[in-house]
Amino acid sequence: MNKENTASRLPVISMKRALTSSTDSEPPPAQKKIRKVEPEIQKVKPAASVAGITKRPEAAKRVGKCSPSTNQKPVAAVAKVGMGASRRPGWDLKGKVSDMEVKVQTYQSRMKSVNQENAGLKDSVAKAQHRETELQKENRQLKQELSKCEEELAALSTVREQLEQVSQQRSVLEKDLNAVTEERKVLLGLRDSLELELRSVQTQLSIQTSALDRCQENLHETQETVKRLEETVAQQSNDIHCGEMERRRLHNIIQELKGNIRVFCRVRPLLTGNQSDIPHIQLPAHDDKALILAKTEESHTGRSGDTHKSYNFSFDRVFGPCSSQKDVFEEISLLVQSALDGYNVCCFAYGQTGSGKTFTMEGGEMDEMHGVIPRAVQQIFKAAKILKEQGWEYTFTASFVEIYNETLRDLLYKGKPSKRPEHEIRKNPNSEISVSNLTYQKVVSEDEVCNLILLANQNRSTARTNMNDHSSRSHSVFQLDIEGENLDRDTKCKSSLCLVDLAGSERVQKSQSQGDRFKEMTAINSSLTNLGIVISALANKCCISDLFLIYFRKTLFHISFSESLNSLRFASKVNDCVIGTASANRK
Ligand SMILES: Nc1ncnc2c1ncn2[C@@H]1O[C@H](COP(=O)(O)OP(=O)(O)OP(=O)(O)O)[C@@H](O)[C@H]1O
Repeated sequence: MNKENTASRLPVISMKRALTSSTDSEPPPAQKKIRKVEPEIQKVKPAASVAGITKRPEAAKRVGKCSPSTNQKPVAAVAKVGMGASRRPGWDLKGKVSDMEVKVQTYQSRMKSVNQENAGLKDSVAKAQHRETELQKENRQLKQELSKCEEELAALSTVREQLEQVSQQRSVLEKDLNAVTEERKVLLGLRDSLELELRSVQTQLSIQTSALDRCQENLHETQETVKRLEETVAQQSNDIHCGEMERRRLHNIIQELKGNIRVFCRVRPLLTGNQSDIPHIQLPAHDDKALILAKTEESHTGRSGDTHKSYNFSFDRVFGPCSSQKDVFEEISLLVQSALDGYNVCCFAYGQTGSGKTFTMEGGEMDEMHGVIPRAVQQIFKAAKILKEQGWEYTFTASFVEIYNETLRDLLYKGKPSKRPEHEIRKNPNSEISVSNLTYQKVVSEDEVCNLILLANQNRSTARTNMNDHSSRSHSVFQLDIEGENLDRDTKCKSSLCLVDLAGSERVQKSQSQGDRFKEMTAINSSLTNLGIVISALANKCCISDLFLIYFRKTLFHISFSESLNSLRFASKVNDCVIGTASANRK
């Protein structure tokens, strides 16, 4: 089948069919007619067969013309053979046989050549088939290779993409590399400069290290020195403390030697007129402790001349009319220091009304006019600040009370006047005196105390008298309780500074007081008399250290000579009192 099919596809094969059909034993009727045109065919067929071997397409065309499907030309050929056969008479059988034999031989040779050709063609077909097989095989291989190539190509396209990516990456990396290279150059430059710097720093470091070593040595030496100095400071602190305690002790001895009761006399200047026009008082030029009160009395009989009477007084200190607030306080300040050292101190201002007691104790608003109380407060807070450096912590409590008509009044009271409480003087088991319902105000600064003094002044009873427009009709007592503690030394001290502005003493007869004023004056004089008695009693018992400041008034001397004389006598009496040794309130 294959062979036939294969052969049938070739142009040669179609010619073979033509030949095969002509060699059939029983040729179709048409073939009998074709025998007559065989000479023509003989001429044509070899040419066709040659052409069929060498030029198959042309041969195929020609053979196609001779194929049974084309009946036109064989008809023409029959006509020619008929014409040749017609040359032999019908009877010339021999000739016809001879022609037939020739024809057979021709056909045989032709058949032989066709067979050969057929064999050649078969061989060619076989070869072609073989070739085809090979080609098919080769084709398959090529297809396989092609598919492989396609696969490879596909793979290669991926690879190409990857390659492109890699190429892009490469270009990016190249850029990065360039940048890094540039950066590296910069860094290398930087490194070089840093290395230079490092070397210089290392040099400096070595210098600093050696300096540090020296510093450490110095530090060690300094620490040793500091340690020694700290020991010295501790020792000196101890010495200071001992010195402070010794100073207190010696200060107190001095105060005791000066007298536990000390009396100063201050002569008030004339409020008007010539200051030198004070004939009644003589102050010896070189004796600041003496005062002479002189009076010329007319002779009662008229027979003798005027009688000159003089009274000599001597006090711890006499301040003339020109003395300042500062001069007075210089003497008082020693006693204020004693209060800070733990000794109770009391300072009275005694004198007839208008003699300048309030002026001396409180003074005016100007700094230089400040009296004893503000100056004492200032000194105390200043000293407390200095003592703080030595480990002393102080607390201060102020109270301000007045005694009016023998009744106690709280001068620091801030409530309604109608609700003023009553007060009593009490003594606790430790013999400490206190006043019930009294305001005891803790104070931490000088200003606070000054404000309390202002409040007290507003509360203080003042009344008009014909002796002094703003005469204080009561005794006022400012008290500052002082408590000191030195925790490092486990030492405490407690004391009180009492500054008293007594009400003015005066004679009923001279002051012409009446009514309430008379009642006030009686109470005042009574209390002052009692004060003298108390002082005398204390002197006799020899048990307390209080200090008294006595004043008298000179201005109205011409009408109150006897008052001044009384004050000076009272002062002298007090001055003569000797009270036993004071003891500090220490724990
Ligand atoms: N040393 C002085 N220098 C100047 N003026 C003074 C001096 N002493 C007192 N004065 C003035 O004298 C007047 C009376 O003084 P002050 O009020 O202090 O007297 P006082 O003794 O307190 O009177 P009283 O007992 O009536 O209260 C006041 O105007 C006061 O300023």
